Amino acid sequence: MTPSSSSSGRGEREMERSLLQWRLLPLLALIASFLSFFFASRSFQVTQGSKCSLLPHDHYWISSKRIVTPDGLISGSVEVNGGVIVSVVKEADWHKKQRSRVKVIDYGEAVLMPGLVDVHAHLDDPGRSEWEGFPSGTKAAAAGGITTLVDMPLNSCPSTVSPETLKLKIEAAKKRIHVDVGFWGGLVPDNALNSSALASLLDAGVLGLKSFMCPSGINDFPMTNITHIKEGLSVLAKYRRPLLVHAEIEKDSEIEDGSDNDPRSYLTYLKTRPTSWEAGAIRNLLSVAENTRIGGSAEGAHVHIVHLSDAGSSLDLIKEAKSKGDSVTVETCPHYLAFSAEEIPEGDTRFKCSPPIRDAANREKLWEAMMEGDIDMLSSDHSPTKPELKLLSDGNFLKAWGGISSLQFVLPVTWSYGKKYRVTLEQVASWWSDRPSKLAGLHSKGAIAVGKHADIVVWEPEVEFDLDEDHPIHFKHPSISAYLGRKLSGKVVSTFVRGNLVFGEGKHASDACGSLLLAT
Ligand SMILES: NC(=O)NC(NC(N)=O)C(=O)[O-]
Ligand SMILES: [Zn+2]
Ligand SMILES: [Zn+2]
Repeated sequence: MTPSSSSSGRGEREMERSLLQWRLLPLLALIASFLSFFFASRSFQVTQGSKCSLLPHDHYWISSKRIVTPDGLISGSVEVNGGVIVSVVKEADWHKKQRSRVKVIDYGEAVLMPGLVDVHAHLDDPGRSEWEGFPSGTKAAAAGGITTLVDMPLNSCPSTVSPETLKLKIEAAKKRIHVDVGFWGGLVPDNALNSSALASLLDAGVLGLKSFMCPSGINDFPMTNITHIKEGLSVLAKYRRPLLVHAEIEKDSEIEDGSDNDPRSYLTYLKTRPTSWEAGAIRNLLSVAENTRIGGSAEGAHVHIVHLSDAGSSLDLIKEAKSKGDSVTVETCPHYLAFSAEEIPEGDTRFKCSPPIRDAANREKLWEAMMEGDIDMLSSDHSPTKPELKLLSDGNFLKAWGGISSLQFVLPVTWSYGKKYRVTLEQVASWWSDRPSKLAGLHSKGAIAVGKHADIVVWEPEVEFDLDEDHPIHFKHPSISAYLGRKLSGKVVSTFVRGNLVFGEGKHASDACGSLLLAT
């Protein structure tokens, strides 16, 4: 019996064990499903197959010891989810629980700043893409920490002056932009006195209008007079959008006929566009800008003076208009802050632009105005052309095409030349992100703050580099850039556009996934 009983005992034990296994099965399944959920949630919401970003995550934290926020510089972390900033936390308040589930990218001492918003760039596409084009221009922007760019209505062909021509821009930009891009429309004699034509251009989505008070050099972009501008402002008032103005007005040249001024000397060119051209245009412009005051006939419209060069009477006029309550702002560009007329080499037409770069004393006053807050913001005025038109071998300043190529370098240039004046990171963010985003009505841009687009530049202000032939430059014609050969400080490490890492470690994401920014 014993053996049989023992055999039956063994059978019972086996039965018990298998019953136990069956009973354990649901528990095991529960544990298995818990584990798989845990690991899935730790897989950082991987964005499958996206080529828009060098980072395979949609939800992540970025940490740094130096984050520029509207409340000042903090050490902490920024949480990005679905392209938007969902939290900004100081280091001391950043709990383990918050970071356990998602990827953390720690940038250490590198600075996290809102991406730059460049409200003045000519990408020349469609029609003159041999000058620049959306792909190369926006790649250069991304490599330079610019996350939003507003394209000028001229130098492309045709100019952006109607809903139809805006449509051509939109078509040319689609799937070819590496950062977000909006458009200014042109205020030209053809549409300026026709309020329904202007309304249809604004309805089509331009962020505002741009006009010239002197010849633009582009045939289908003629200059406007003060009546055109006044009428334009009354339409813009209804849309609460700005008018950007190239403020120079042709007056008698200071070069007398028959004088033997050398066209290869920059000073000769300077004399052809004296400060009185800028001051004259600004005085004229401000005579109608006063309508933008509260209670004025163009209340709601705004006048923005582009690329101010003259820090003398032109700036005084602007300050006075502001003090009276006119809705007026002004930008200058890095080249006016970096260069001076005295140092421009003979025949070096890379430095030709309008208005011209003035003397070192004027540059000093421009910096003063930046530091005092009298100049509101910066823009690149990246205005390239094909090298042939710069007439580099001839060096004739009077005949060469005007415009400076700078798009990729504006951040290090601002920082490098601003050091002497003790420019702060907060000022750089104000000049390059906060103020320009407000000008363009892009309220989801311009700050590292909850609810804003995750448009972020990570950069190392202390890192120096030589802008020589070995430096990778992404805009189309590096040879015409006046910055070549300079030593700069401030290296862009990473650029995020709506949470996509579009540029990092010297590489771009393979797909161009920038968004078009159309006003509604
Ligand atoms: N047609 C242009 O691109 N003009 C530009 N040229 C410069 N700035 O030299 C400008 O913004 O005025
Ligand atoms: Zn201009
Ligand atoms: Zn321009």
